[in-house]
Parts: sequence; structure tokens; C-alpha cells
Amino acid sequence: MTPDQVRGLWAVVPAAGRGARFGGDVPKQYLEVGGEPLLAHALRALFAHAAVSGAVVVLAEGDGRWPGWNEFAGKPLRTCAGGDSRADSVLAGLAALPDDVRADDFVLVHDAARPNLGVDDLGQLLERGRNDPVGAILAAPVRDTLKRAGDDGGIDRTEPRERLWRALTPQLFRRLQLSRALENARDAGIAITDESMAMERQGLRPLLVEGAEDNIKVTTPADLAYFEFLLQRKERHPA
Ligand SMILES: Nc1ccn([C@@H]2O[C@H](COP(=O)(O)OP(=O)(O)OP(=O)(O)O)[C@@H](O)[C@H]2O)c(=O)n1
Ligand SMILES: C[C@](O)(CO)[C@H](O)COP(=O)(O)O
Repeated sequence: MTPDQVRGLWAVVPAAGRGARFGGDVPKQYLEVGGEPLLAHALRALFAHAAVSGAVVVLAEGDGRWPGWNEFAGKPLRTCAGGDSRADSVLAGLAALPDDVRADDFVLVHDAARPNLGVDDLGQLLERGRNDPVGAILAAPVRDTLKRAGDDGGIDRTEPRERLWRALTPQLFRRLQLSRALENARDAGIAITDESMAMERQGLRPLLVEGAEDNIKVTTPADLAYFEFLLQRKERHPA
């Protein structure tokens, strides 16, 4: 194993969103499924892999819903305040990592809103990503035909879907390189929607690691219902 792989790695978990697309008063990361908030499911999924040492959970400023955990599933947690965008929150989380997470250490970034990460997918990401010069992301190939909508609600055209993938999380990059890429995008006024986009802007080519289609991001109530189904199925048929 490389020195990187011997040292545990930390995760940054952006959990400072408002859940506007979901609606309701409670930010979706605190909605419970199977007796635990989505945020807990996401943390449990990360900590299911022995290589993950701890996590920084990025919270909305003054978030009163955070249960105050300083550890979860036996691993340490830190918290920090997020920002107006997910990218701002990730940047804040990177800055809040423990001092012994070195500049060239790999760090995972995983959405609190993705509760159904599989440990095998995480293992594949770590195995392949930590041997890549840049890093890697979990992703799923596009399987539907894609249409470009016109302003009138009609279809402008069908987009070619060859080599199109949906980015998932976790995404795995080195701490300083990712921080610098996010800062660069921010200073250029570019809206970044995932960590890979910031790295790509730097001319880097992260590795795509195929992950399960059911590593869903809970964005709407329909997604929450789907996760409830997935969890019940897992409980009925443990792997
Ligand atoms: N300023 C923000 C915005 C989002 N997130 C987090 O980034 C993840 C993915 O974002 P998304 O699904 O868009 O969550 P929200 O921003 O809450 O949703 P919406 O866009 O519907 O408001 C979530 O875990 C969310 O909590 C964050 O930490 N800080
Ligand atoms: C990071 C991400 O989950 C990859 O698909 C996605 O970009 C987050 O987008 P959101 O609009 O912030 O939910």
C-alpha cells in the first residue's frame, strides 16, 4: 500500500443546503428515513469503509437542527459553517479539516443528500482514485435519450448521449489542489456544481468510476420515497 493508503482519509460532507426544490420547512438532510436523518445515512455509508477516518460536516450558519454529534459510528466528526453555494460550503469544509490532513492527502467530498452510497462503490472509488494522478468521481452512464428543450416547451433537439455520464458523489481529490481549484473558480465568478468541474477548469481530467444508479441524491419528495423503498428492500434482503 502507498503511504496515502496507509493513512486514513477524511471526508467533507456538505449539509448546509436549504432544500428549496424539496420544499417544506425542514432541510431535507434532516428528514428521517428508517429512524435516522438522511445526513446520518450518508455518514454511515462513508464510515462503513475502514479507510475513512472522519468527516467534517458543513452546516448552515447557526443550524439548530444539528444533533451536536462529535462522533458517529465510532469515528470523529467536526463541523463548520457553510456558504451560499455548495462550492462555498465544500471550500469551508476543506479549510476545517484537521491539521494532520496534509495538502497532498486525498479527501472525499460526499453530499449529505446522498444516503444510499454502497460500500463497494466507495471501495472502488478509493482503490482506483488513490492510484490516479488527479483523483476520481463516482458516476453513472446516461441511459436515457436526452432532449434539449426550447423556450416554447417544445424539443429543440436530441443530444448525443455517447460518453455522457451523470456525476455522483463521493468525489476524491487532493486537499490543496481541490481547494485551489475551487478558489480559482470562485474568483473567476464561475458557478461550480461539483468538485470535478473545478478540477476540469484547471485542465485536469479526473477518472470516472462507475457507481450504482441507486446512489441517488434526494432532491424532491419522490427521491425520498425511492430511498425509503431502497432501505426497506435492503433490510428485507441484506447483502
Ligand atoms: N449552500 C449549500 C448548498 C447545498 N449544500 C449541500 O450540497 C448537497 C447537494 O446540494 P442540493 O441537493 O442542491 O441541496 P440543496 O441546495 O439543499 O437543494 P436545493 O438546491 O433544492 O435548495 C446537499 O447535501 C446540500 O446540503 C451545501 O452544503 N451548501
Ligand atoms: C455534486 C452533485 O451531487 C453531483 O451530481 C450535484 O452536482 C449537486 O448538485 P446540486 O444542485 O447542488 O444538488
